[in-house]
Amino acid sequence: MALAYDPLFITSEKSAMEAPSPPPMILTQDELKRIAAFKAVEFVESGMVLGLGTGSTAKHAVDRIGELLRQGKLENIVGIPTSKKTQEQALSVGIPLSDLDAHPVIDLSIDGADEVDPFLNLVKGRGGSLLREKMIEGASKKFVVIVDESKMVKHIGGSKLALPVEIVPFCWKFTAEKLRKLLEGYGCEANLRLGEKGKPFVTDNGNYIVDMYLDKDMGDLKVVSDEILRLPGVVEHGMFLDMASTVIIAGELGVKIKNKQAF
Ligand SMILES: O=C[C@H](O)[C@H](O)[C@H](O)COP(=O)(O)O
Repeated sequence: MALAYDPLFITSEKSAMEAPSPPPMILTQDELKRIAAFKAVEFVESGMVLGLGTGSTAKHAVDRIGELLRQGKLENIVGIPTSKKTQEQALSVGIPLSDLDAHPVIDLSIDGADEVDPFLNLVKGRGGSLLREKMIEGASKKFVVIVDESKMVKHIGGSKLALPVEIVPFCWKFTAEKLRKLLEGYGCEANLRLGEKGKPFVTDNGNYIVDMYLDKDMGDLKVVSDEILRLPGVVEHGMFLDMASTVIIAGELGVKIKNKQAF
C-alpha cells in the first residue's frame, strides 16, 4: 500500500504553521520499517563504502539506495552485503558490491535489529545473519540501526523472543547444553533453530543457530557476552553491545532518532 504521507516526515520538527494534519492513519509494521529505512539512507553520500544489512527492514534501505543510484542522485557507492540474500537483492537493484578483504573500513552500515535497549545495545540474528553483520558493522565508522517501535525493549531478552547464538554443527547438542547451563540463572531455554522440513537451519557460513529464550534481565551484558564467547563451539552471538552509533525508530507518532552517547 502506498504511503499517504512523506516517509521522511519527523514529528518533532513539524511547523505549527503547516496545514492541519490529515486524520491519523494506522500504518502497517512494514510501512514503519520503510520510513525508518528511508530516513537512514539520508546519511548516505556519494563515494561511500556501505555495509548493507539483512532482513525485512534493511531490505527497504537497499531498495532505496538502488533507486537513488539509478536516478543519479548517488554515485560511486560500494556495497558490502551482510548475507547471501542481501547480496542477491543488492545486485538486482544495481549496487556494485565488494567485501571486507578489499574494504576493511566501511563508512556507514545500515541494518535492522530484533531488539534495542535504552543504551542502544541490540539483539540481532533472528534472520540468521548475525556473524557477517557483526563483522561488517563492527568495521564501520558509523552504524545506523533502523527499527519500528515494536523493537524497543527495557532490557536485552525483554521481548521474550530469541537471542540467537551461531555455533558449529559438530556436536551441537553439547554446545547447546553448555549455553543453556551458562544462562540457566536467567530462566534460559536453548533450542536448535530448525529450517525447511524440520532440518537444522544452516547459516551462510555453514553453521547452526541455537535460539536462547530468557526470562530475566542478564545484568552485565559484557560479562555474559564474554562467557558465551569463551565456550568452545560458539562462533558468535547476537548481542551487539555498544556498536550502534544511531538508532532510527519509526512509530505511529513519527520518527525518533537516538544517538550514541556516554551512558
Ligand atoms: O539476522 C537477521 C538480522 O539481524 C536482522 O537485521 C534482524 O533480524 C531484524 O530483521 P527485521 O528487520 O526483518 O525485523
